Amino acid sequence: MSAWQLCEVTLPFPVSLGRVIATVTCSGEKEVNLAVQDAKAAFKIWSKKSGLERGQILFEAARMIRERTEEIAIMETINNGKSIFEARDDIKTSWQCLEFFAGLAGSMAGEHIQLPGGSFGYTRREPLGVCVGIGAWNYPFQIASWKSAPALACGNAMIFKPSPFTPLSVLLLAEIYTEAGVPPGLFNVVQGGAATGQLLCQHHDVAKVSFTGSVPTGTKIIEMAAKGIKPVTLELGGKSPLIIFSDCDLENAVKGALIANFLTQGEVCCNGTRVFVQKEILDKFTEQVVKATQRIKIGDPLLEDTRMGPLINRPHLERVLGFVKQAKEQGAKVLCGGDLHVPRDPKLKGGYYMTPCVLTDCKDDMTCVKEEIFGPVMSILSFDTEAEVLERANNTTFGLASGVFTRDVQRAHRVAAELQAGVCCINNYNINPVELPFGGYKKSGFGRENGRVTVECYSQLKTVYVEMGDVESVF
Ligand SMILES: NC(=O)C1=CN([C@@H]2O[C@H](COP(=O)(O)OP(=O)(O)OC[C@H]3O[C@@H](n4cnc5c(N)ncnc54)[C@H](O)[C@@H]3O)[C@@H](O)[C@H]2O)C=CC1
Ligand SMILES: NCCCC(=O)O
Repeated sequence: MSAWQLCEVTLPFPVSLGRVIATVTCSGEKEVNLAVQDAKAAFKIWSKKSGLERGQILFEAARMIRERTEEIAIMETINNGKSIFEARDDIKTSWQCLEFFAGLAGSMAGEHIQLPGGSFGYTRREPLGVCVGIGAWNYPFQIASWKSAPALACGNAMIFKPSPFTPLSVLLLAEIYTEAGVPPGLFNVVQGGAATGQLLCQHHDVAKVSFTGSVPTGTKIIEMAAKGIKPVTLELGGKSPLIIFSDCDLENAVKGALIANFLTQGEVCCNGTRVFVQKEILDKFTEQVVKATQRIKIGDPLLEDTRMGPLINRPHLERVLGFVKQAKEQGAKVLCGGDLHVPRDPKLKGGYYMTPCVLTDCKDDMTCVKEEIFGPVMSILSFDTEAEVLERANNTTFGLASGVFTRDVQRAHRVAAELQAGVCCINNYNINPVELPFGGYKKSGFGRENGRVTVECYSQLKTVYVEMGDVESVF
């Protein structure tokens, strides 16, 4: 039995259309202990398998996710409110991640080092044990996949706690792993909020925590992990710069700016929300961005042509609208959107909708430019020179992502090298293929997801020394 099925507290979870879609049970101490106990037992079996054997099961799970894409995407849309169009893409990057790490599983290896006198050493890449994944609500299925695929490929067990706002889709992932052949308890889901998360982080049999969420919660996670000397991966927030030089392909830059701001209702950690535009093209760029933003189809997220659904919940909607209000008070100009949106369709009336917003006349010290809004709000800032924009772009405590649009290839790479961020996209934005590492600099966190390097975040290295001669006595 999965720990999520055991009941201690019952909470209703309203979703973004204002209706309760499910009631799940929060896991308390008893359930967390059970989940850890099951995970430890499963780890014993799983960690003894060869990488190739683990990879075969992960390939099978990837195949099943791919086959069930539509069902999972519908569940994700109901879970989160994002458009079905986007949810399908999230499911795609999820099975791709499983395939990527399934492919790597068989080739995880240490090295052999020759030493004097014929002695030698070698290293073994070993799993950590029971890992915990804690997720945010914006990419529920994808976050669970991006954490569990490398964890399982490396031979670990994982207990995953989704956000209480999006408890559902990860259950399908647990079902699929089980059907694909992982030992019972190897991937277990516990439900709940901060209290359940704390129980997991503080559990003495938990070897690692991988967290996606806000900076304040990330800070608490490190504090708890520090007490147990546990490694952590932190994927936190951002306020990323997107720099648009006057020599860019304008049409691509406009499309890039929209992708950088309005996917998943703007609730994306790596969004390029500070859009720096070189003065020569500011008016033209702004005009085209506003036109394109006004064309975004808001509505029922399950409809094929919808591109923007409701925000996650009422308090978050109010928070985002509050940022727009404050921006106006501080002197920014709203060129479009930023208002509560009530769809005509009566069944959507309770939804937490707002119109996508473009702000101009923004200054670097305004709240909308400094703080993560996590909603569909783009702030446009103008600049003159490369040196100036680099200094302003880097003047933030965050460092998750960045982007640059230019036709000058030398400038593109020079700017990418200078930007203080874990990711830089040249002439596109929010492209995060699973082959490439994803993660932040500065307060946006540390550790990486995806890419080969993530194997290091879910394994530890053992050094073995082999003596081929006699022991030389020093006594
Ligand atoms: N860098 C990245 O990859 C991403 C970062 N984020 C960031 O996440 C934030 C929005 O997501 P939220 O779910 O509101 O973040 P949050 O930090 O409130 O919650 C994230 C998760 O942590 C759990 N949690 C809360 N308090 C906890 C505690 N004391 N101990 C253990 N677990 C605890 C929550 O239940 C949830 O599952 C934004 O700041 C955003 O930038 C979101 C998605 C991706
Ligand atoms: N697919 C984008 C990942 C970024 C995020 O989790 O917010």
